[in-house]
Amino acid sequence: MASFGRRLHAAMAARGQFCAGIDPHPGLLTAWGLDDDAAGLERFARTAVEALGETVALLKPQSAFFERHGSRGVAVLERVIADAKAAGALVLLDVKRGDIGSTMQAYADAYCDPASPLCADAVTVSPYLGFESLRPVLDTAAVHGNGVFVLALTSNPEGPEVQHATTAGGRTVAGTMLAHVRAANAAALAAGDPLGSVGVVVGATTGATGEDLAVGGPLLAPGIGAQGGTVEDLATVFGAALPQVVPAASREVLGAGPALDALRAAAVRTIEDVRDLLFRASIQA
Ligand SMILES: O=c1ccn([C@@H]2O[C@H](COP(=O)(O)O)[C@@H](O)[C@H]2O)c(=O)[nH]1
Repeated sequence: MASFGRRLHAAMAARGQFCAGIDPHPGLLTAWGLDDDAAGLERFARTAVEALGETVALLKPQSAFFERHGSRGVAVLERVIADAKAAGALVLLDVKRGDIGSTMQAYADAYCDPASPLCADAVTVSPYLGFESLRPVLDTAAVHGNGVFVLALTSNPEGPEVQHATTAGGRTVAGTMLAHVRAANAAALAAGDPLGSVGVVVGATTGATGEDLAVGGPLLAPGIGAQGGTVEDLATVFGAALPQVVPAASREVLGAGPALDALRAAAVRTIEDVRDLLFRASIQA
């Protein structure tokens, strides 16, 4: 299996730079005329995959909205992962796990080992128990050609309290995580991969970060739409790193449903806006 970085690079070239989130909020289920139960969840999530799976580079189911329906919800999540892969999208499971290293191995077995029905193409993790606590996930993902996205500068307004803090080494906490990710991608880039398999999460809402975002891997940028971020904001946040950015939106796209063509059109609009931004940035450079 080619590395996640290689596969994502090819998917972004073929389908554009966009990640559609699958976040079955109770309010969205209601808006789609569905009940807030496991059957409604299944209908919602499978409709989203049918509408978007053949169009977007990356689909990002948010695990929490499946877990809130208990074991039946997790079974739906397993089905979503399988169906999204079959439709040709890469799947990023948004679970933001972070724990001591020995427990991280169990999370790695769950999310990064193809023997598990919850194995996606990539998974989100939180490094705030220390970057090296993520080692089991990083190593297991690498063995199986999977990817990992590490939280760096999140899109929520509470993030800076932790992420902008200065460490004893003089870097910010976020800058420290970015440096770890840069180091984690160095060997893959030296071996000729166009993109490393370890990405970071940097919100589209953060404004200019003052950090070096050239980490060699993909930059997931949630916060477009419902959280107030725009495609135009990406130029300010990412600057020269724009070609590595995968903007993400969930409610902004899902709110257009449940009609398949309306969901697809909402995603395609963002993909085209991002393509236009990249074109304008390339001629200014
Ligand atoms: O910094 C972060 C990291 C992850 N997220 C997740 O992305 C989606 C955003 O949903 P919207 O409806 O587009 O606001 C959601 O699953 C978050 O958990 C994030 O928003 N910010």
